[in-house]
Amino acid sequence: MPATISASDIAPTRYAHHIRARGLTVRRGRRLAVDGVDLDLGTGVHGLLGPNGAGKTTLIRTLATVLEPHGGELELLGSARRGRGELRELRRRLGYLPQAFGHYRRFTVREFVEYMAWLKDVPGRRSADAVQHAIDRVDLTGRADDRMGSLSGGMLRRAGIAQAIVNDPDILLLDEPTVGLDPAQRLELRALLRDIGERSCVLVSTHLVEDVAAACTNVVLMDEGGAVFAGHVDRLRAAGTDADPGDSDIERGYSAVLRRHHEAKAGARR
Ligand SMILES: Nc1ncnc2c1ncn2[C@@H]1O[C@H](COP(=O)(O)OP(=O)(O)OP(=O)(O)O)[C@@H](O)[C@H]1O
Repeated sequence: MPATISASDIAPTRYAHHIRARGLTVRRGRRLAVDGVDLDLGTGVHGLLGPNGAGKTTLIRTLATVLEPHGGELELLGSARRGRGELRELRRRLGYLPQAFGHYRRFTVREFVEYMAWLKDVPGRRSADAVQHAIDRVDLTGRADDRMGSLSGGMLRRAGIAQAIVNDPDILLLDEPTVGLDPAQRLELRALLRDIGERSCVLVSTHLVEDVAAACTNVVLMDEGGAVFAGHVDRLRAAGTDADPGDSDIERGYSAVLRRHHEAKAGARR
């Protein structure tokens, strides 16, 4: 059967970057959890790294349109407008896996992914195929008709990834997707992300630097609400010295960027 080409496949791309931010700030409680972030993220797999409390989840939730920016500019898929109609259109083209996602335990995996496909307006005639494809891609084919409540933690996470990719999103946002996955599934997920990153913008928050080394082309490193590094993985690898803590080039690069950021801040205070 010939592949179906949708209107969006042949529509001209009207933006240089899928995600563009300038001086983005997001308030959580009394603090700015995201504080003046600039981003230009296009097609590819981008790792989002940073210590606890750096602002990764807040940034991802803002890009997922769950949180409102407090200041600065944010363009998603070329649009900065946030009317109800625009938000609905944008959310159709986003995939988002939150750190903790809600689900009905009595839904089967298939019902859960179908429900999310319906929320994202995947056309009814395409929905069954899209759902099956998403379930296959996360290797849950054999558990598709099992209830969500009967899945292990790692399987649940994979069901969460299936719902995030069911609409074939242009921007895919994954908050700690590898938590609870066994080594074989982590390898599968990395391959899946690389595949999706061929034509979409994938942003993956993780504490596992080795996941970034294996799956990502670019890295955004956050600290204290700011993006203290954004660039190719090789640039982060090259940033470290033998004196920086870490078991690999990329871990030493991570430590070095944070160290220099803290030194620069301490210097500025003196
Ligand atoms: N609902 C909230 N109310 C008040 N402060 C919050 C809230 N959510 C997050 N924060 C604060 O915002 C800052 C950034 O938190 P965030 O969860 O975005 O960091 P993170 O980099 O994802 O951390 P982790 O690696 O621990 O998941 C932290 O100081 C946190 O305490």
